[in-house]
Amino acid sequence: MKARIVTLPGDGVGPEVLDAAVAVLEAVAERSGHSFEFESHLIGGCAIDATGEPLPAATLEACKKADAVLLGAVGGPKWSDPQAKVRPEQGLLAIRAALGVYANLRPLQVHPALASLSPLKNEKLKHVDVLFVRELTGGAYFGAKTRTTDTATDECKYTVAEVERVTRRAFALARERRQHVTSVDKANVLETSRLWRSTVTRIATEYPDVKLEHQLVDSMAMLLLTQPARYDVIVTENLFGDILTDEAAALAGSLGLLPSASLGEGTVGLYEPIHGSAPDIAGQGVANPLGAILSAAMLLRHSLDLDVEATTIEAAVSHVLSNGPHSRDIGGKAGTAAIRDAVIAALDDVATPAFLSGLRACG
Ligand SMILES: NC(=O)C1=CN([C@@H]2O[C@H](COP(=O)(O)OP(=O)(O)OC[C@H]3O[C@@H](n4cnc5c(N)ncnc54)[C@H](O)[C@@H]3O)[C@@H](O)[C@H]2O)C=CC1
Ligand SMILES: CC(C)CC(=O)C(=O)O
Ligand SMILES: [Mg+2]
Repeated sequence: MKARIVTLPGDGVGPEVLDAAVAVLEAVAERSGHSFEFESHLIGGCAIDATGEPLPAATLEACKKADAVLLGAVGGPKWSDPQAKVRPEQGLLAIRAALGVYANLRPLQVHPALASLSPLKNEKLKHVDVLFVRELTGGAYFGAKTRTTDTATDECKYTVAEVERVTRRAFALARERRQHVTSVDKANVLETSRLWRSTVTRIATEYPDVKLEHQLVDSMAMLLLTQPARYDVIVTENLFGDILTDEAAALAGSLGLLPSASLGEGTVGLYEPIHGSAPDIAGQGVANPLGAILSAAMLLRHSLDLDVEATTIEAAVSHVLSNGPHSRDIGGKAGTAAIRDAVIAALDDVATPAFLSGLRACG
């Protein structure tokens, strides 16, 4: 298979973790006989510095033509002046909107080797396997903003159609898992949440084999840490999903471990680790690249239909977590490049005949 992948390294640790993810994809291509062509473009703060725009037209055009897009992270103190007219994060929001990727899939599992890092240290951790489906192109991040000297507003708006499509995506995914959806809202206070809840309840009737429960977001934040194994698919709006998934990362052991896939309907998929540009560790070569590498695995699965190759990367990551080396955020001493190299070496340890069959066919 030949595929064109646009990479958007962005700012801070973005380029560091993305280099590692690209190296792993190149190693997969070498071993499985596929051909991945990479084209790097600007987004975020580095794009503002170079062009004045957080999402230059050339970047958007390249993304639209690609088979998939792999992104690092954007933002940082250099571009965080409260008076700034353009911000790196606007580039990220704009690419998500332009690609129409309304469903952000953020899987959470807890690797047994990292269980001691989790705030929840008991048997229940073994069974944690949650898929967050975060609505990604609506809500407060995209509403109108106003600002006077002493007042500011952020409009939070959802349409029924926006809630319907992400709900259907969540239920379809739950059907392939443990047939359970938890919809998270704040319907006791917010009108958008009341629309969310009634829409989810109606769409659920299309999936009688999937059980639906509703949970208010504040208590959900507590239950996630006390009973995470109870949950299968959690569907929620943009802001709540952003916050709950960073919280969920604490169960896994580090924000640097979690990947994501942002998907629309027949549009180009966008893949990125859930963390930000981590300015506190940027430039030191110590960022954990596993979230980015696992995002590359999701790219292979969801955009290129290469499930065997995706599973092989995931197995290689699991092998590294079991055997080391570990990066600093999870209690080790290894830098980004050492983790990258260990994952690439582990590809050979976990490779199956199915994975290598592409190579045999070509060779
Ligand atoms: N998708 C994106 O591009 C996102 C960008 N941001 C931006 O990133 C900047 C920093 O935001 P923060 O709130 O500090 O969140 P952050 O996710 O960048 O960092 C939070 C903490 O997690 C650590 N961390 C994050 N990724 C890591 C990795 N791969 N390996 C090891 N440790 C890691 C950081 O060192 C920091 O201590 C801001 O400008 C923010 O707007 C934030 C979230 C998402
Ligand atoms: C930087 C923001 C636009 C969003 C964010 O934190 C995220 O998508 O995880
Ligand atoms: Mg976030």
